[in-house]
Amino acid sequence: MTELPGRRLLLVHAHPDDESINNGATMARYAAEGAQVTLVTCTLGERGEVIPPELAHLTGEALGSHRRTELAAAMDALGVHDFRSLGGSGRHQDSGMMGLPDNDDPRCFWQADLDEAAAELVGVIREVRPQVLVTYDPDGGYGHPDHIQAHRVAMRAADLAAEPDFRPDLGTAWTITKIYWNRVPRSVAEEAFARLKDVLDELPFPASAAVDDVPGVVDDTLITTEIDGTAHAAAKAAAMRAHATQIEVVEPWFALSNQLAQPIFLVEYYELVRGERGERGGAASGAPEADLFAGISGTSEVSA
Ligand SMILES: CC(=O)N[C@H]1[C@@H](O[C@@H]2[C@H](O)[C@H](O)[C@@H](O)[C@H](O)[C@H]2O)O[C@H](CO)[C@@H](O)[C@@H]1O
Ligand SMILES: [Zn+2]
Repeated sequence: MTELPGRRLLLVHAHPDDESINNGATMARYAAEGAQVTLVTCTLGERGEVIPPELAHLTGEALGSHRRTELAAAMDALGVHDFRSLGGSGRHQDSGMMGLPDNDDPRCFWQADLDEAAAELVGVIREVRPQVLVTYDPDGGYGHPDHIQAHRVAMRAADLAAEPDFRPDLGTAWTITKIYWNRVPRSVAEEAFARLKDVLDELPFPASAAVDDVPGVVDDTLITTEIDGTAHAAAKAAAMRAHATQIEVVEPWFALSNQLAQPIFLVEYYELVRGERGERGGAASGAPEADLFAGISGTSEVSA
């Protein structure tokens, strides 16, 4: 077996753009530190709206193909070299927003069989052997069917990958040590939107989003981990800009096709939902972790 990098991080997302919005600074930081960063994206975003008028003709599989090129450019900006489509490119299609007839398309991710889709991810988990998995909370951050399904598939695959009797043809069983959900502490979101309010009339966006429009906003007490990606601000902004069909960036703000301004977070927040916290300043400190690999033996940066 070839020598694997000491630290291996797996992220599971629904569409091209989610990874940069939610975890761009984290991905850039760990890639820069020499960790292996693997992204699995579950759809190609074939049902997305398109911002630039000159690209408005792109729909369906043509849009999906274009968004895959946007994803490749975003990964280049973040220094991430391992990025994959769940089950292969185009295997699961974008399901559209919750409640739309699109959700009933048999080709869409929302209609995928959970265990079949999870088995596709088990193969990646047993190959990459990540110590850390990052995905969405059960609501997918904001209730989009592909986000909800990405959560379900990621959590199910983490369980199945650890079972030696499950599909040995997919590789040797592997247990992921720590699992995190993407979160934003409410106090941080409120403070950022207060700053946005002061400058909104200087921005090209007609209105501001609301705090609760931000996926994964929760009470501060649920936050276990803060990853400071301030040093990677330019990389995150470049990655978000690469998703030009979906995102407009006017640093340190951005807007999706709904034209509602929202903040770019350079400290990215997480809730540890499986595994033990590695405490910064010792167990008594109660301070949030500052490293997703904290407390995992053999993964300190020095040993990477
Ligand atoms: C960030 C994200 O998950 N984007 C999804 C989402 O796109 C939104 C959707 O088109 C909505 O109608 C717009 O108002 C909003 O501005 C968009 O961000 O859903 C798309 C369709 O499933 C998906 O392709 C896109 O990646
Ligand atoms: Zn998405």
